[in-house]
Amino acid sequence: MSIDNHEPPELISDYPLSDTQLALYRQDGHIRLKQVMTPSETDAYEPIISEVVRKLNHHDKPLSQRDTYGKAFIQVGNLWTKSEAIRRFTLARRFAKIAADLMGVRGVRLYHDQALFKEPGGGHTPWHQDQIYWPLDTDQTITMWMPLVPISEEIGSMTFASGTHTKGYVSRLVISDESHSTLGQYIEAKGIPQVNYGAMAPGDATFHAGWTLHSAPGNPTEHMRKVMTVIYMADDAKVIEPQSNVHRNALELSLPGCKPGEPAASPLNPVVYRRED
Ligand SMILES: O=C(O)CCC(=O)C(=O)O
Ligand SMILES: [Fe+2]
Repeated sequence: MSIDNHEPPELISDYPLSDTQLALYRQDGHIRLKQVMTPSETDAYEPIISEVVRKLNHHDKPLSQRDTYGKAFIQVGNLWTKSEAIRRFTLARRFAKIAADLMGVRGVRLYHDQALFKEPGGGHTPWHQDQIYWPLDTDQTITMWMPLVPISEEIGSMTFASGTHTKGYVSRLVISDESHSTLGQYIEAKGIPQVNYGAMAPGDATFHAGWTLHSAPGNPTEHMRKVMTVIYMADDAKVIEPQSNVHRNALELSLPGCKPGEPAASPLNPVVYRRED
């Protein structure tokens, strides 16, 4: 299915990272990078992504009738399979090379993309670790989180608990009020440093590792907080035996047809970047 025929710019050019940036990511499990897309590139993609999210938004209840997860965002996944233009974004070499460079791996496959639009009045995103959802045998996973509109200080971007990417499972709780309090208490009790990058410009991005604990504040403004994310894994990642229902769901949705022990390489997981040498 293709929802549109626009041809937004190709995102091929390199975004060079310094040794300091690579070291910071590896130490903390998160980093903020400025202008990963230029203002004109962001201007081209924002309306296209917004339109597809508007068409595919599945929420049919007002905010007040949703649970904490439902209040946190409009969530639409695998947008790249619905639109040729978004395919260009999600499979962009520039983003994938940043992901490979930060993780220090030879190449990366797409795990999936998802839009996370926090509505005006939308709730906070509880503390969680993304990787509890993913039936993968590797720690080399990373999410690019990119606002398509200005994120004011008032809305705020994500808060990361530095260094938690090395800890594996802190808890198996899915995103919920319970995960928020349990993981919040864990972070406080251990005195783990928390970093919030505050206001962000459209086209800036944070990258965080699959195990890094993170949360985000609610949206007290009148404006939709439009964020697009792309999740990558090392190109040699394999699927593990599902350990939970969320693993089973993820296997079906993001790794269709893949069997435990096999490469995580379904048609939904193309190699998006691989070094030549
Ligand atoms: O956008 C948010 O509020 C949370 C996003 C998130 O948890 C993620 O990208 O892993
Ligand atoms: Fe997350």
